[in-house]
Amino acid sequence: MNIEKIFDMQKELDDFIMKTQNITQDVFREKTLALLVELGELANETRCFKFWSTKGPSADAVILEEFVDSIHFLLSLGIMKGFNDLKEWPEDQREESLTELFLQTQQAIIVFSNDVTRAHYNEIWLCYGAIAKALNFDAQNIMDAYISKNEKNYDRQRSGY
Ligand SMILES: O=c1ccn([C@H]2C[C@H](O)[C@@H](COP(=O)(O)O)O2)c(=O)[nH]1
Repeated sequence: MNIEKIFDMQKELDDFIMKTQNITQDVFREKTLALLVELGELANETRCFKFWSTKGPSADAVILEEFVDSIHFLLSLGIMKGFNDLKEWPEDQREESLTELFLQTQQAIIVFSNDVTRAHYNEIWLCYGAIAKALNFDAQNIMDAYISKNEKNYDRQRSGY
């Protein structure tokens, strides 16, 4: 997976959104909250924590789209801080349940928001690597879904989202 390519695509999309929406202020905190929200939406589609329900997870395509929404904001946060030198999709050997992985990821985002360092940023990537593995998404699935959602995000901006 060419992570450099999606960092570049994200930078272009972010610039386009800032211009289209006339945003001049720093939106780092907003994007941090957006990432937490997207993580929750992803967890919700997997339904991994819904012990009170017999209904299964959403279709893989729905879960993958939520996954790459998170990836958009994760890339974007890295770009804002110059932490955009990740080269490979992060492989992580963690074997915890999805529920534990979501809790760890939420924690990693909060730690990063309180102390914006490259190490804390990379830890979030490792968490998403572990979630991808638990969901059986490989680097190519993620790349394809990212590109498709990136295009959709341009269309939404152009049609007055
Ligand atoms: O500066 C931004 C703002 C939004 N998005 C993208 C990421 C997600 O794919 C999508 C989230 O939009 P909602 O569906 O949550 O409105 O927007 C960006 O890439 N950069």
